[in-house]
Amino acid sequence: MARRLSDNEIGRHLTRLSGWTRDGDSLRRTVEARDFPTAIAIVDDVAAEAEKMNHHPDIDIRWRTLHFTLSTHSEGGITELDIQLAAFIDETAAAGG
Ligand SMILES: C[C@H](O)[C@H](O)[C@H]1CNC2=NC(N)=NC(=O)C2=N1
Repeated sequence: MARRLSDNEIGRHLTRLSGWTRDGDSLRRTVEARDFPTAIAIVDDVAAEAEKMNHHPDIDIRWRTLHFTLSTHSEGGITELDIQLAAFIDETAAAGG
């Protein structure tokens, strides 16, 4: 079971993630894909990884703009699982899905 990270730990992780901000007990990032099919391909990749991890993001899809929100509901905060999933989303977004 992942434990909630401290403010310092979260701050350190944020320095090596791209485009993520902390919003209380969540991490948020907006990804703008080149077009709608690319946005859906990114969502598809993230969904497959989330299932493997048994850790699921909130995703808001607006045409080719994706808003991701990560939090570990069972812990009521941000854990290593959110950091891992954020890093995966960064890689997938950079690769364009
Ligand atoms: C029973 C199962 O392990 C839980 O419901 C999982 C599923 N996915 C999850 N996703 C997220 N983001 N937080 C959780 O606490 C969580 N819990």
